[in-house]
Amino acid sequence: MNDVTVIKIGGNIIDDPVSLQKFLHSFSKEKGARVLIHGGGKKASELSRTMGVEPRMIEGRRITDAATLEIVTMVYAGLINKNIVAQLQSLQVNALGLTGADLNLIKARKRENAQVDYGFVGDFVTEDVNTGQLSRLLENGITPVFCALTHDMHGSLLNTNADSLAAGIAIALSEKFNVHLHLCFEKPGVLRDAENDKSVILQLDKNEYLSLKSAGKIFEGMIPKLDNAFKAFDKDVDVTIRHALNNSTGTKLIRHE
Ligand SMILES: Nc1ncnc2c1ncn2[C@@H]1O[C@H](COP(=O)(O)OP(=O)(O)O)[C@@H](O)[C@H]1O
Ligand SMILES: CC(=O)N[C@@H](CCC(=O)OP(=O)(O)O)C(=O)O
Repeated sequence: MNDVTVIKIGGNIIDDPVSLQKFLHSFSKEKGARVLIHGGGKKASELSRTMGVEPRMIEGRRITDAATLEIVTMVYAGLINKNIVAQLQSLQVNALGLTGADLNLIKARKRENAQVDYGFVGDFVTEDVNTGQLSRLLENGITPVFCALTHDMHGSLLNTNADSLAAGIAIALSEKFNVHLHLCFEKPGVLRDAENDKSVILQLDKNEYLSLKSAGKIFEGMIPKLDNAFKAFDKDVDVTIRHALNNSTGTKLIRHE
């Protein structure tokens, strides 16, 4: 079985042009087939405010009304995605910028939640990923670059959290490939003390995650990130959570001994 590396980068790296360029340079040197998924929530919130639409987040998920969907489409599928693709092309990576609507690669369903109306936010399952098309792109030496948008097959784009998208793509590809998922951000990994960059947990199992979470040591965006990470790990994806600019260390998910 061939290897595929699925890498996700978050908003803090995307927002810093020097870090982004360094990350893309090291991404261009990775061997073998790769898929890049990018977020951009920070930039979307900034633009939203300048357009007079106050961003609303619940448990790390953006409430996406019609105006917000327009903004995230401009920011994720346009500004960020096309700039990343252009930079990768300059590094001789044959990148193709995508939403889930392109080639019907990822269809999703609008999230139904009795308590909260998330608006145009989509969730998907493994069968919703067009693994055949995605594999063909990889087999043709193309590097897919996904932004955090899926579609509902009725003509609407849906906003999908980038960590969920990365884990979902990794799980779908794991049926055909040996998949390595790297969730990259601006810290060196999952930290025992979020204020201390030297406290990286090199190996994390589910029990330790749950106890650090109940002790309040893991919080905010790290909770949905790790929930997604363990979902992929449970499907035999090799998962690392690491700094975007350091691919030699980070937190590896492991099974409980
Ligand atoms: N134990 C922890 N270790 C590292 N980061 C943590 C931890 N607990 C909470 N965090 C927070 O989670 C954030 C990462 O989640 P998020 O902002 O959603 O990432 P992304 O940049 O990928 O969007 C970190 O910037 C940090 O503030
Ligand atoms: C539904 C939902 O919350 N979608 C996310 C998608 C972008 C994202 O995940 O960006 P980061 O990885 O940079 O946080 C949002 O709009 O913020």
